Amino acid sequence: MLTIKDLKKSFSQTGAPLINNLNLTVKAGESVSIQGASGCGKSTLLSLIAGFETPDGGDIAVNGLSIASNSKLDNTFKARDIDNFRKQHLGIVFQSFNLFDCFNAWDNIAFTARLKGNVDNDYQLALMEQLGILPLAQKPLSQLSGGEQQRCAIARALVHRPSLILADEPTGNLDETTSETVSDLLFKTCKEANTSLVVVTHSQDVAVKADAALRLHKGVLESVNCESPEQTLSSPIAAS
Ligand SMILES: Nc1ncnc2c1ncn2[C@@H]1O[C@H](COP(=O)(O)OP(=O)(O)OP(=O)(O)O)[C@@H](O)[C@H]1O
Repeated sequence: MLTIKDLKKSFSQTGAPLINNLNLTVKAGESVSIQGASGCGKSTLLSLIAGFETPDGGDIAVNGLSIASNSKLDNTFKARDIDNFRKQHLGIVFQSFNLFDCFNAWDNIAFTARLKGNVDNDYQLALMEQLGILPLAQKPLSQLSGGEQQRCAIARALVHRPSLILADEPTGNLDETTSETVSDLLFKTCKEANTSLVVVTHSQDVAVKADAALRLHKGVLESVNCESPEQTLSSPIAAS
C-alpha cells in the first residue's frame, strides 16, 4: 500500500511548487494511472516515491515504511536505507526498459531478485509463462523485439514480489497492438500478485485500464472521471 501525504517539491525558488500538497492512497492490488501535460511533474513524482529525489515536505510511505523520513537521515544512511527500501518494496518499469545487453532474458529478469537474495525460480518460471516470454529465456537480449524486452522488464519488476510497481511510460516505445498486450499483462499481473501499481502514461487507452485514472495538474492529482473533489475523495483511491 502506498500513502502520500501533503507532498511538496520545487526545483526553483520562484514560481509555484511542482508538487504542491499532493495526497494519494493506493491500496494493495489497486492501480492508478497518472496523466498530465509535459513537464507537469509526473516523472518527478515517481522519482520522489522511489527515493531518487528528496521531497521538500510531506510524507511518502510504502506499507507503513516512510521514505521521506529516511531522507532526513545523514547521507550514508539515507543512501543505504533507500537502496534497501527499493530492493525490498519496489519494482520499477522504465520506458527505455533498462535491461542489460550482456545478459539473456532469464538473467535480466532474475537480476533484482538475486540482488535481494530471494531467488524463486518457480515464481520466475510462472511469471515468464504468464507474460508469454518463457520460450525466450535463453535468448540474448539483442534478439528480442521491443515488446518482448518490455515484457522482460515487467517480469523483472515483479519477480522479487514488491508491494509497489512504478511504471513510467511502460508502453511509450511500443506499437499500438503490442502496447495493448503489454499494458493488459502489467495490470493483470499486478492484480493477481496483489501489488499496487502507479503508471505514468500519455496514452488514454492505457490510463483507462487503471482502477483510478488521475491527472497531475498544478501540483496536485485530480480524477479524470469526475470533476468534484468530493467525488474524487469518495473513490477507493483518495487523491486531492
Ligand atoms: N533534477 C531536476 N532539477 C531541476 N529541474 C528538474 C529536475 N527534474 C525535473 N526538473 C524539471 O521539473 C519539471 C517536471 O519534470 P518531469 O520530468 O517530472 O515532467 P513530466 O511531467 O514527467 O514530463 P514529460 O511528460 O514531458 O515526461 C520540468 O520542468 C523539468 O525540467
